[in-house]
Amino acid sequence: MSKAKVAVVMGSRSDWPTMKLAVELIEEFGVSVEAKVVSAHRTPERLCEFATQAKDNGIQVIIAGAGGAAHLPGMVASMTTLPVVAVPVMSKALNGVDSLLSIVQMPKGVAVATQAIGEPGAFNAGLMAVQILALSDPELAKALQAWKDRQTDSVPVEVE
Ligand SMILES: Nc1c(C(=O)O)ncn1[C@@H]1O[C@H](COP(=O)(O)O)[C@@H](O)[C@H]1O
Repeated sequence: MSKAKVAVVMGSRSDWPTMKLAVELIEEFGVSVEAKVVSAHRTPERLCEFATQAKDNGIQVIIAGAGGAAHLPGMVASMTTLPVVAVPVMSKALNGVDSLLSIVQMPKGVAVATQAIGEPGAFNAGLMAVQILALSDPELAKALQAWKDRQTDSVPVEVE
């Protein structure tokens, strides 16, 4: 596989069952993607290294997923000009509302594109990354349009 264009980072291995939906969607479009655990809380130096070097390493879009006190997406965004798409991972105690609120309320000047809580959010984060890349890749744009057309065709009109 060629050098990754999309990086998917997550606060813990326990986020992988959710975050793998983003990776699978991106791979479906033949886009190279890398996934790893990076935590603002538990591995702050790994976070700094990743976020400050991502652009030089050829990454074009970052997807960051975390649960609970989910500071990872915002901290990544604070250290790069790359677009950061965020996934609030479902938490046990507060059903992901904690993750959502701690990701979405960014201070003015540091932008994070927050998706829905849990698996739909992870899937859509992958889709958003492909949409961003498709802006400068006509072949990918064509594949994306075909994917959307197939989705539209698969929705039945009948209720039963
Ligand atoms: N929110 C963060 C960060 C962070 O934001 O840096 N690092 C880990 N975590 C989250 O802690 C939750 C529980 O992690 P464990 O399952 O490892 O205890 C995970 O959802 C992870 O994203």
